[in-house]
Amino acid sequence: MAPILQINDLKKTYKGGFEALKGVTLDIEEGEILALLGPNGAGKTTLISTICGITMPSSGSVTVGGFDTVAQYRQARSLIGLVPQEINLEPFETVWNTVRLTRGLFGKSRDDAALEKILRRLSLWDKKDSKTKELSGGMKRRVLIAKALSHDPKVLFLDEPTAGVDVELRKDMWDIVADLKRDGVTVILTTHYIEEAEAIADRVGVINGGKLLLVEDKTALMARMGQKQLTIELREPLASVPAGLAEFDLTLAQDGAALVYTYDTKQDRTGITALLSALSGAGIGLRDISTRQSSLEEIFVGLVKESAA
Ligand SMILES: Nc1ncnc2c1ncn2[C@@H]1O[C@H](COP(=O)(O)OP(=O)(O)OP(=O)(O)O)[C@@H](O)[C@H]1O
Repeated sequence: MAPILQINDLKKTYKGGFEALKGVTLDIEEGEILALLGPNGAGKTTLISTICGITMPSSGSVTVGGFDTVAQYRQARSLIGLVPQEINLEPFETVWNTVRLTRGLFGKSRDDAALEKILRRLSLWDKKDSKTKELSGGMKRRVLIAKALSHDPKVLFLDEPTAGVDVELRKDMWDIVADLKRDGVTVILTTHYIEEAEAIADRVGVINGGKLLLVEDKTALMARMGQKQLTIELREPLASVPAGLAEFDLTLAQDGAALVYTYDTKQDRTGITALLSALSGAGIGLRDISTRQSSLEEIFVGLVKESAA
C-alpha cells in the first residue's frame, strides 16, 4: 500500500530569506506513530504547518492519501487533524459546540454519536456543557485534540502535545495516542522529550537546521542504545590502533592516550576478555578502564551537534 503521507524534497524559505526547511523527504505508513525530535528552531512546526497547508512550501511536494496538499488542498486537508502548540479556543463557547462547529467547518454532516465517542474517549463528556474558559489547561489540550479529531482525520499532527503538562496528563496523552493507533490513525508528533519518543513512537525522526538528520525504527534505535563503550586509558600514548588489534572495534581517543572499544551489551560475548589479553599480548600497558552506555539522548545530542558543526 502507498504511504499515507509522502514528503518529497520539501523546502521552505520564509520572506526575509530564512531557509527553515532544506529539502525534507519522508514517507509515513498508515497507522504509524512518528515522533519528530529537534531542538528549538529546528523546523518542526514549519514542517507540520507546510504539510497541513498553513504555510506554503517554496518547493517540493507533499501528498496525503494521494492528494497533493497544494493542488488538491481540500481533499488533503480533510484527511488531516492538527493539534497546534498554542491553545486557541473560543473562551465563551461550550466544549460541545466547539467540537461540533469544527466538524461543520470541514463540511461534514452532523454526527452527535461520533462526537460523543470522541469526547468520552478524551474524558471530556462530563464537561461537554462547560465553557472552554472554565477548563483546566490539561482539559483545554484535550479539547484541542477533540477538535482535531472531529472530522475523522486519517492523519493526526500533534505539535508538542505535552509541553508544560504534568506527568499524569503526559501519560494520559500517550494512552490517547496508543488508542488512536489502534483505530488506524497515523500520528505525527513533535516533542522535546526523548522519553516521549521512546514511550510511544514506532519511528523517530531527528530534525535540525531544517534537515532531517535521521529517521529510524525506535527498536533499532533502542538496539543502538544497547551499545556500550569501554574506555581504556593507556600507560603510553599510541599514534594509531596497532594492526594486531584490527579485529576489535577500536578507536583512539584523548590524543592517543586512550582506546575506546564499542560493544553490544545484548550479545552473549562482549569480547572484552579477548581484547584485554590481546592488549597484554601486544605489550600495551593499561592505566585505567571505564565503561559507559550510550542513550537515545546522547545519540540525539551527538547528531544535533554534528549537524551544527
Ligand atoms: N513566519 C516566519 N517568518 C520567518 N521565520 C520564521 C517564521 N516561522 C518560523 N521561522 C523561523 O524558522 C525556524 C524554524 O522554526 P520552527 O517554529 O519551525 O521551529 P521548531 O522546530 O518548531 O521550534 P520549537 O521547538 O521552538 O517550536 C526558526 O529559526 C524560526 O525563527
